Amino acid sequence: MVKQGSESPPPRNASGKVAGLPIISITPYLLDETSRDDIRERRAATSSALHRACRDFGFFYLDISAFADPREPDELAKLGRAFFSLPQEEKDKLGLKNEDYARGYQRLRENVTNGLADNHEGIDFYRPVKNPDKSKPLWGSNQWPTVPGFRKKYEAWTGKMQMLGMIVMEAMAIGLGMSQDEWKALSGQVDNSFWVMRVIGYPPLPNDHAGFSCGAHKDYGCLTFLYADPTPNALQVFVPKSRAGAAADLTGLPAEQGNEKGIWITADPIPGCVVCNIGEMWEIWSNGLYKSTLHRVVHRGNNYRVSIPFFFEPNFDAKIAPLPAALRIIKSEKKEAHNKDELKMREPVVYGEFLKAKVGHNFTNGNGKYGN
Ligand SMILES: O=C(O)CCC(=O)C(=O)O
Ligand SMILES: [Fe+2]
Repeated sequence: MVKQGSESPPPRNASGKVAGLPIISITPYLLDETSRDDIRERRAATSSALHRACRDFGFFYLDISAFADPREPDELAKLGRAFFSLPQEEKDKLGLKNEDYARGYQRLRENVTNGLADNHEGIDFYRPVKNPDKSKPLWGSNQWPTVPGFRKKYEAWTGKMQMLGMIVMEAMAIGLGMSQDEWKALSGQVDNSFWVMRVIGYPPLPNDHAGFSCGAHKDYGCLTFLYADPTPNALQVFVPKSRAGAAADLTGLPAEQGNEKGIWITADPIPGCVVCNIGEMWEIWSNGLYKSTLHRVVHRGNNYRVSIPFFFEPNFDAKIAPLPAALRIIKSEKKEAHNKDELKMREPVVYGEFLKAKVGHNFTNGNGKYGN
């Protein structure tokens, strides 16, 4: 079921199905505060929809059609495709080992998730640092392809996505009931975001491949804004049975055989929207109220799929700890509870330290890029 204004037909994804995840428009936060009489109500509606979606799914579509011209990410996908279609030795010139083992190109199946090779290739860029030093983890320089226009267009996108990150964070702060002072403190943890941008290329997944196009994982950080080309049936989001309820169209989807019973729902692209999900830092800030959700990619179509996730992350040195606003909600909902465990505080982390530990596993035989 789609939470939309009743006047418009429900948006459809690339397979023509009505989308299963909520669709939330960020437009009210882009308009000038004095532009309309109902701006406060519209902003409040966006914020409460974000709050609901982060509690129920940890995933939603963010309608950014008033913020970015869809031709812009289309162009990025084209440039990404041009890079991936270069001869292997050209791409290998941007290999991770040239730099800090985080910034650069990764060959097909170089990434591992949960011990299995991912059937994709990719190139990662991080926030540029002052005084790069490639002998320090994450402190090297980005390696830009020489495909004409690539760097300029992608740098413009990183600027835009950082702005979007701050706007969505403010809307979420309001959804959590934060005071102005509380929002100010939180914004100081993300205003120098140590962002990551990936460009990923997915050839079709062979039937006999022991692994996925991208194995099941949670994102590390704060907010992911995913643009993907129109390929249907690739990205899947895990919804535990208990939460799937009546909120999603689950017909015909396979049951997941895991510890937690649930289903994988397909999150096909919707024009004008990015798929947005929250990472593990939001789980700590919200003390578990918001869910960072497992997702994976299974691309069995015939085409070469390109996706471009932008990870809006906290500042490198931000200390992430449960937010008083989230604790207020948890306490007010649990005031009848006698079980103090339900109020157990999440351990704080320094984002940069947490990230280093994650990236350290990426390309070894350990847990891999998205492992724990
Ligand atoms: O390609 C996709 O659709 C998702 C990629 C993803 O989840 C990631 O890179 O973290
Ligand atoms: Fe992800």
